[in-house]
Amino acid sequence: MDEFKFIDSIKQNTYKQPSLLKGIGDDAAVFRQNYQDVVTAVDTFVENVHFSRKTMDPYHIGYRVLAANISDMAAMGATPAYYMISIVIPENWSESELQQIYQGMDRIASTYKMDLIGGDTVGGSELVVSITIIGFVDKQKARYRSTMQDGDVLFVTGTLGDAAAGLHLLTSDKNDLVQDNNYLIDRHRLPTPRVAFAQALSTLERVTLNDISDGIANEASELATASNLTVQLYYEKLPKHPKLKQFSSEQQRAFQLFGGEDFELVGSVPQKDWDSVLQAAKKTAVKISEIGNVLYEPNGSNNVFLIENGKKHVLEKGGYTHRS
Ligand SMILES: Nc1ncnc2c1ncn2[C@@H]1O[C@H](COP(=O)(O)OP(=O)(O)O)[C@@H](O)[C@H]1O
Ligand SMILES: Cc1ncc(C[n+]2csc(CCOP(=O)(O)OP(=O)(O)O)c2C)c(N)n1
Ligand SMILES: [Mg+2]
Ligand SMILES: [Mg+2]
Ligand SMILES: [Mg+2]
Repeated sequence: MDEFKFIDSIKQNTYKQPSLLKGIGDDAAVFRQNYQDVVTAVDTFVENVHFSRKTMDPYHIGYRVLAANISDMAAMGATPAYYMISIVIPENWSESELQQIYQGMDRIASTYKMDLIGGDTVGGSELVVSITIIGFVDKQKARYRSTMQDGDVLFVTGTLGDAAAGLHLLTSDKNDLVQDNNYLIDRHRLPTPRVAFAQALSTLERVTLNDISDGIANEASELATASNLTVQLYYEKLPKHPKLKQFSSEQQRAFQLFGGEDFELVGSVPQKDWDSVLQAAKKTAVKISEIGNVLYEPNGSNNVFLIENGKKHVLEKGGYTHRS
């Protein structure tokens, strides 16, 4: 199938978003926006960096790359609406494998009523999928990393370390363990972005949010730096799924602090709004945990401290760094 037939095969027949004027089929897409702010991000997925054929089926690749982008919309408090795909296709990927990638994306796009409105197709030596996502948020309601304040409650959704544990199992040679751990594997392959929870916070005046793609140590550091404040985390308060307890305590610690790819949300609110956060979590059936607090320290700004066994120390960023 040539490039043009391929594009035709992945083109939607109908669109769901009412603001779309032109989708696939011209030089660019057009949508009309009157009252809300437009929120956009791009995330790229590269074979043997973000996935390998051993860790993901083509369906999972599509699902997860779009999930990662939707998670950035959740972290902004936005509602995802459109996406554009740029794909580099190597010779050795079959037609059916490519269709499965698109089926994975289509699955999660349908959940959020998102439309595919364009992209680009080229040949190359490694599979690369890059997605540009576009969403909307009510004016004054985008959630920035820079808005934390002294005295805020620090919270996180879901449980931490699951996706890293799943990846660890998928890259080990213990096939029997993989079968016993569908939960952890699915957390790696089919993550759930916390869009509904972030939207349920929309009535609150001030909420700071960041999504966990690179591990809580790194994401908390991004929040501390952007807000020019200190973040204090309690190790014992980090939410842990029972399935994580099969690993050594060192492994659990590494997965939870530095693992990443859980696509949970970490954030902060003023103490007075903590009850509303609990209610939003309940309403959207999301687990929520208070894991620390935000403070102003004249000499400790931009730092993350971890309190572990009653002892406080600076938490290094850790996480995954490209091109160090
Ligand atoms: N190559 C690049 N060119 C321009 N902006 C970039 C580039 N890479 C990252 N950014 C920007 O830097 C910021 C942080 O990016 P990143 O760490 O990838 O965020 P996230 O973890 O939420 O995906 C974002 O505003 C992103 O748009
Ligand atoms: C085969 C394989 N090896 C390693 C990883 C782990 N990994 C790759 S990238 C990454 C961090 C997140 O990726 P990045 O591109 O930094 O996402 P962003 O922060 O931009 O959302 C992690 C933990 C993986 N998912 N798959
Ligand atoms: Mg990114
Ligand atoms: Mg992000
Ligand atoms: Mg990153």
